[in-house]
Amino acid sequence: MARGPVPAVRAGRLARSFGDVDAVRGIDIEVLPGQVHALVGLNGAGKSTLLRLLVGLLRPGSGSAELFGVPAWGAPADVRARVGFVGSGHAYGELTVRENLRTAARLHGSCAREATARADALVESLALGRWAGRRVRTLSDGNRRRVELACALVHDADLLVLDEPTNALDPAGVVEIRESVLRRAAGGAAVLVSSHHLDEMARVATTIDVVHEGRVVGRLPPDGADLERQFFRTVHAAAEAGR
Ligand SMILES: Nc1ncnc2c1ncn2[C@@H]1O[C@H](COP(=O)(O)OP(=O)(O)OP(=O)(O)O)[C@@H](O)[C@H]1O
Repeated sequence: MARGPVPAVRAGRLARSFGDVDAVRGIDIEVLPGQVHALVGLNGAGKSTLLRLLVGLLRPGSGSAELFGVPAWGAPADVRARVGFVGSGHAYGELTVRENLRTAARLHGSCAREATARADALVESLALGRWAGRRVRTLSDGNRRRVELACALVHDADLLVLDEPTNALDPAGVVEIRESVLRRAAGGAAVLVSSHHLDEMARVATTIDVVHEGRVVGRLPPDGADLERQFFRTVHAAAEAGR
């Protein structure tokens, strides 16, 4: 029997609680190479928890979370090296922008010369030139976000997992990230992204899932009109059904 490509990321009935808070309550998800899969939902819906489970930063309470076919929790270094993750606060504040980028590239296997070249290219494409020699802790929120994104993009990851990547970015930054995501996906990377920006997700995503109270409760058509109305209709229907 012919087998399809191995999903970059897959969850099966994945669940995780914190005390009496059921943050993720049985989610199935699969992202293949070349797909851009978006998660949208209200504050506290469970998006960040799901992403952290999927990249192996949190242990599942039950169900499965896999990266490239192996369990995400405790995944070997060579599997983790294929993932670029942006959560919150992943850059080193005491290092400069350029040092952060070089370090990220080195940690993902680049030699010194290649790491410098990759860092220079990202400084250019994310318009970080003015800040390249500054310590990251001295940057504005938006520029710190750019550095975190650049660190995730510096090593040609096969899977990008981006938690609200455009938060704090100016309109130019939003466009730069959109173009980077589309370029990486066209090159075969899988992308899983959470966001509150429905229109932005419609521009980049192949699939948009709505997360509500720890579950995937619906899917929005990426090319559909009036996404906001469809989003709220989906969330309200889920809330009614859960009463
Ligand atoms: N470490 C933790 N300890 C206790 N509760 C947590 C923890 N992390 C998340 N939660 C809870 O789990 C639920 C889901 O939170 P999560 O951060 O995953 O939501 P989110 O959809 O990413 O929200 P937002 O859009 O506001 O970032 C929330 O009720 C949150 O308070």
